[in-house]
Amino acid sequence: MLLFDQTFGRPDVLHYPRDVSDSVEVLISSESVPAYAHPGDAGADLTAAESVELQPGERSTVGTGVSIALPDGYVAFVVPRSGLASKHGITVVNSPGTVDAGYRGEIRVTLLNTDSSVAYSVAVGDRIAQLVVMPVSRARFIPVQKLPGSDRGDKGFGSTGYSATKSGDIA
Ligand SMILES: O=c1ccn([C@H]2C[C@H](O)[C@@H](COP(=O)(O)OP(=O)(O)OP(=O)(O)O)O2)c(=O)[nH]1
Repeated sequence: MLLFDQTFGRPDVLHYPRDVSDSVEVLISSESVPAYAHPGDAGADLTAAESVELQPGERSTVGTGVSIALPDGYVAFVVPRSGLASKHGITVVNSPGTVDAGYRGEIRVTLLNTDSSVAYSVAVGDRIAQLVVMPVSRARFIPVQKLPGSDRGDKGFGSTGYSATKSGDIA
């Protein structure tokens, strides 16, 4: 079996996922460019282009002022920021929001305040979500009469249980 470091850089071997340091050029039309906070970060922060007050349990779609043109074969996912989620209960309703390569409109973020009692204010320029750009495959769906067997088969939705020590039990 070939190890990752033995094949890395060989043009005849496709590595997926690619190393996060592999960069891809994305055309952007925006006042502010999403920034990666640290080297190696997967997500570039998206900021709010408008202010909004989210009451407890309320959602709102917030503009970022950012429009991009991804190369074909790429997708960008709009995902929540962990700090906003854990400190304030702010999440992205449709996470991950999917930005298609052909989309040229403004990227908008549908935020939800999951806190049951505290409102959350978003000001212009606040970092509200992050954008993860990834290569993506398109499937060629091939209809068959019967799917090949597998170890999991049709078992899903908690079929392996929840406790690490009681694998197989349905908790
Ligand atoms: O969080 C998101 C998700 C999507 N989009 C943009 C980019 C995407 O390409 C477009 C359509 O998104 P999606 O395909 O998820 O929406 P849909 O409800 O399926 O609409 P459509 O019928 O236009 O595909 O909206 C955003 O700005 N933010």
